[in-house]
Amino acid sequence: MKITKMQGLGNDYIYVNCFEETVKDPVTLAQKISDRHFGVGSDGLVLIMPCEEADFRMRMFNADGSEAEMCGNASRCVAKYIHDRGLSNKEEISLMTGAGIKILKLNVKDGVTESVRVDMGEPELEGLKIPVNVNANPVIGAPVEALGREYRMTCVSMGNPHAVIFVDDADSFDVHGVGASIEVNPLFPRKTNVELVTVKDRTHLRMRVWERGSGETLACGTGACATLVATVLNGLCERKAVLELNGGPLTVEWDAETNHVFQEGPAAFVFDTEYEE
Ligand SMILES: N[C@@H](CCC[C@H](N)C(=O)O)C(=O)O
Repeated sequence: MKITKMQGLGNDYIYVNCFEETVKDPVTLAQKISDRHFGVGSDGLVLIMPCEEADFRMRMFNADGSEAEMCGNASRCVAKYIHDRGLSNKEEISLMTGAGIKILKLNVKDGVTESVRVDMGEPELEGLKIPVNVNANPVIGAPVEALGREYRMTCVSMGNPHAVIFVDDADSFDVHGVGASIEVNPLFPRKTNVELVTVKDRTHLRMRVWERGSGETLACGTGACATLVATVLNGLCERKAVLELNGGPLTVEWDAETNHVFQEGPAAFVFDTEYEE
């Protein structure tokens, strides 16, 4: 099977062009291929597929094989893949995801994709729809327990669930212990992604992420969007800010007029290869 590794801010996935390849069991393939010792090594698997309702369809699977509704970094990489492989010459592409249709806008200079801007749609703030078992809208400062301590979380769905926790120093925080514990907290019927965030100033946020199904990654696009929304809801930042992720900066904006969240950042090829299942 022909496969391509790509990364967006170090959030790396294996991409399969399903116009040419057939993936019978994406759950097992995601688990095997993502393994950094026995497989290729990635945060998961992304399938680029035909679609009737939009230009293309994306399905994404975390490293543990669980399917996620949406992936912000992968959506930028899919845009670059489609453009660079000539699957479409549109500079604005509609992409069907498990969280509905997203619009990808390529910023191409001299034939090179410099960045991709994604309209991530409206955030979901109603607790039971995120879903988190907290009957509030929005869910701000809700208590959650991890490793014998109580934390306060703001919950946001960008199609997938996120619990955002403000901490004094995200860099020294126990993301692995606390993240892994909150991911599977029974408050979250579909588990959750966890963002640990330090507000640097009103336009700069430091964020580390524990991703549902993949563990700590270098970046999470939906997580960055959820974090910006959560930080605005807490009155701690402007509606546009730079999120400093382990893998680099991502600009996120929550537009007051449309209520849509936009993220803009890089997408890069790593390599093409062939994989024997
Ligand atoms: N890294 C992604 C999110 C991938 C899915 C997530 N782990 C989930 O299960 O919801 C991003 O860039 O958004």
